[in-house]
Amino acid sequence: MSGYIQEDIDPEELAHRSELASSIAGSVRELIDATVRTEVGEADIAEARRLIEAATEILRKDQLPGAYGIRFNTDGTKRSWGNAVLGRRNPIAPPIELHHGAEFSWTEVDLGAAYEGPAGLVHGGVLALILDQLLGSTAEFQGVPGMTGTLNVRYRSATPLGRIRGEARVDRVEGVKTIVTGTITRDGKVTAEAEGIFILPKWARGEVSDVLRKSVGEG
Ligand SMILES: CCCCCCCCCCCC(=O)SCCNC(=O)CCNC(=O)[C@H](O)C(C)(C)COP(=O)(O)OP(=O)(O)OC[C@H]1O[C@@H](n2cnc3c(N)ncnc32)[C@H](O)[C@@H]1OP(=O)(O)O
Repeated sequence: MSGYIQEDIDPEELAHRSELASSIAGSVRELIDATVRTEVGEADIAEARRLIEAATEILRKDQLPGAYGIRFNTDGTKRSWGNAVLGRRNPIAPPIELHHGAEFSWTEVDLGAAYEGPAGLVHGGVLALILDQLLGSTAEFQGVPGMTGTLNVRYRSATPLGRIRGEARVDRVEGVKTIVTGTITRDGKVTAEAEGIFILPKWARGEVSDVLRKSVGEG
């Protein structure tokens, strides 16, 4: 499967590149929030556009031919820096960091104005996006990875914008299928519940799966 790339980088250099990636993504995330919430007038908008377009031109000086893909170091570490949920190069991604424990995985993240659906509330698709990655990464961390086959989300009550917590655990494994359950809570109250079926696809059931199983994820 293309897009899985072996790319060894010295750990010190990698840490440096990781920091650079996070810093620019953070700046662009700020820009997104500022854009959603700005009330400035036409002249300021024009000036801001000029500066943004100049910044885009600088970044375009040297670009990958396409998406970032998933990159592996020989030590087994893995980089998904373009990932839409946790990619550290990706300002579209909510600023999510996943934590994995023996029993369950979790994340806590602040969802601001850029993630709004109904007025003042988190968009349901954003919650599904976060749950998909959280549940999928939980399966992966437990050594039973797969692509999302089915994701069911039950929105029990509205989720106000602000700090949310996601939690997930592997419920059971049935052959190539891993069933993972999870929740989103806001102020200690469960607002959404999910169950996902993650399936190790045919193309990954041989040698590739050994690499995927051993790899440690990093967004
Ligand atoms: C690589 C690691 C990445 C690791 C990635 C880790 C990060 C995860 C987080 C990101 C998650 C994503 O966004 S993933 C992107 C969104 N998802 C996708 O694009 C998936 C698209 N669909 C597919 O590629 C395929 O349909 C698969 C992989 C889901 C299944 O195809 P397959 O590999 O040919 O499976 P197959 O042998 O036919 O079926 C195996 C078993 O699963 C059941 N089954 C098949 N499809 C489904 C289904 N949609 N929902 C429920 N169950 C299903 C079958 O009945 C069978 O059950 P039985 O007879 O054995 O009982």
